Amino acid sequence: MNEKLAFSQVDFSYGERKLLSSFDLEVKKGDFVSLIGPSGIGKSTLFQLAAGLLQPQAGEIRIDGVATKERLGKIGYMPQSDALMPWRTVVENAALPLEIQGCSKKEAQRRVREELPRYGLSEWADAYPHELSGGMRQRVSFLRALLFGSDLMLLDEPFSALDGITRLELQEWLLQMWRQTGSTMILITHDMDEAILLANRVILLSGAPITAPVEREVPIAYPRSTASRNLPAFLDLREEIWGLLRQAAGAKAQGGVAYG
Ligand SMILES: Nc1ncnc2c1ncn2[C@@H]1O[C@H](COP(=O)(O)OP(=O)(O)OP(=O)(O)O)[C@@H](O)[C@H]1O
Repeated sequence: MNEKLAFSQVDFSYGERKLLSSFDLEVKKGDFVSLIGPSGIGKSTLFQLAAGLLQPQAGEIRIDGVATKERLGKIGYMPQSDALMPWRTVVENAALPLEIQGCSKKEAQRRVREELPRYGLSEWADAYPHELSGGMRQRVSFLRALLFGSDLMLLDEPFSALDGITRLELQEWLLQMWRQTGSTMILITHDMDEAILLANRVILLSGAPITAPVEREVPIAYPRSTASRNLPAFLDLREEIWGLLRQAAGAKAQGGVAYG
């Protein structure tokens, strides 16, 4: 069984507004998948469904092959904002999932302190979120999400609020974390280069409601770095995906839906 997360024939609506119709998606163990699609199409809703914060009206969502409504504890969910608690230090914020899982406060904090060097945060263990840079806050948020459910990470535009250089640094850092942890990662991003650079598979969402997503494998070997963006295979794929997005935008303007 190689399946980590699957949506099978899922329908989901907010009231009259149908976002997903007979929607299928399969993410394999160890995949790094990027989800891209127009604003408002339902990407964050997909994550909330995967995390069990919402339930579908039809179809099933499986984790490790099991359809269950109790998905929250099985997933590390990193929302768009870092959502750190301002009154808790770095260690206290990151230790929260371990405490929720029943670890004593002392033990939880000891385990977090052990992790901090990998995150470049050793010297900031007792700092409060307002004392950190945006990139540091995102790393704390990532560590906290990883401690909630390290096998499957849902990252909702984690770097969108960061400056360009920090963003590039964190992209390379995230690739290293992915390789070290072996986690399955799903990333929502509006940044096409980021989507391709990080993922082994890019999934394009279109339509209202979304039905069949279009997928493209990224034919570039790991390890990758920001320099991988200059490879011909990268540029070709980016061009192809742009074409598909333009096509979908055109179809939407004419009341239809399609990727090639
Ligand atoms: N709780 C809610 N009740 C009703 N409608 C909602 C709710 N949450 C989101 N929506 C609507 O559902 C649609 C999809 O929202 P969602 O946030 O999933 O989109 P998205 O693709 O992640 O957007 P973006 O890229 O802008 O973050 C939007 O039109 C939004 O207004």
